[in-house]
Amino acid sequence: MTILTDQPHHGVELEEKKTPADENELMVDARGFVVPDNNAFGHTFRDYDVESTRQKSVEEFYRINHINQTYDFVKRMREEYGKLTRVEMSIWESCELLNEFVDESDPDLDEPQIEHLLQTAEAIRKDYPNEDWLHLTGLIHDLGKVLLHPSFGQLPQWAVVGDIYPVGCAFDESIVHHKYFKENPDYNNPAYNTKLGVYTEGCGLNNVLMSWGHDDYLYLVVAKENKTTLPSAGLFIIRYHSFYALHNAGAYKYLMNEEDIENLKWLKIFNKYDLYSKSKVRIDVEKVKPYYLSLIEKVKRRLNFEFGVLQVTRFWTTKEALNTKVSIKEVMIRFVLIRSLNAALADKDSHLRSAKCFKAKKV
Ligand SMILES: O[C@H]1[C@H](O)[C@@H](O)[C@H](O)[C@@H](O)[C@H]1O
Ligand SMILES: [Fe+2]
Ligand SMILES: [Fe+2]
Repeated sequence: MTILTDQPHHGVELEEKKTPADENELMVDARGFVVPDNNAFGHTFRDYDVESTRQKSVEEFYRINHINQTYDFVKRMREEYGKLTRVEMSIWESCELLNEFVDESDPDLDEPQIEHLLQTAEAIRKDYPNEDWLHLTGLIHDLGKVLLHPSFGQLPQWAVVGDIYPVGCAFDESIVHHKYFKENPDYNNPAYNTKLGVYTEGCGLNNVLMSWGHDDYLYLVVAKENKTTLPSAGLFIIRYHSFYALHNAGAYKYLMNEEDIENLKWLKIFNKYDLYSKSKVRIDVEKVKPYYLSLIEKVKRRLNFEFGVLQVTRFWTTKEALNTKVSIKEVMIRFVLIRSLNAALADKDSHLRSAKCFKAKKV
């Protein structure tokens, strides 16, 4: 797929580079990012059935996830976490917070999550050097996993990571380890177990409740509290990058509206870097840190210029909102980048410009 832009000043051609894979590692050379044949364990990517050191624990993760992600649960979590306040943290601090977590749902990677953030962003940079909004999207896309940390309520893995899917309508068979939905109370609820369930055809994904986790949480942080001007495609990537049933298997398309269809093109591009950059080859954090800090600084300066003050993003945190008892843990975290990013993207001369400016078309 080739995506052409009709942005007059830039005229950039965004081309998805399909280089044949020849090595099982993150190749970052002049050829751009090379998709490896196998994951770090020598298996094909996203093979949930192949016998491997992670197979059993990943399956157990999805068993618990599928039983517990009900329509009511998601509603409750969204309401609680959607309050968004109390915690302040810089973007880099948030990345470092993820240093201690390994994603239990992931058959392809058992490295700390900060590695994954940088691997994703660096892989994007190789193929799209000028699209710094996409580098930033890569850097922050999984930051919602801070929900695993005590400061954010220490939610269990099943309520934070893994693929996501709509609740309130039938669970599509393409969802990983679909069989475990049989134990989900919604599975036998006639209000929620039909093709459309509580939704209408073409209602738009924005009106669809997705299983609760890091995607929607970060979306709420970015979009709600910050009234972000992050490109619609960037927000869409943050919010639906784990929705493999849609972007990989093509399920649930009938829930999408026009804007979703447009944004899905960017999500598919992003997915290549999110998935295939997973590797045992570690990124030299100290080496790449200056680039990302300079990006942060760049947008900070813009912010200060525009608003005169440094604004912050806030997270609400709940201690344990899994049952009806919700206690709120109050911690302040400065999360400056997203605010800054908003300002930068609002600036029409910024080259952290909106992907909305691009008209994507297939050629
Ligand atoms: O196991 C992974 C992981 O949790 C990712 O962060 C998510 O985006 C993927 O959808 C999922 O397969
Ligand atoms: Fe993710
Ligand atoms: Fe990711």
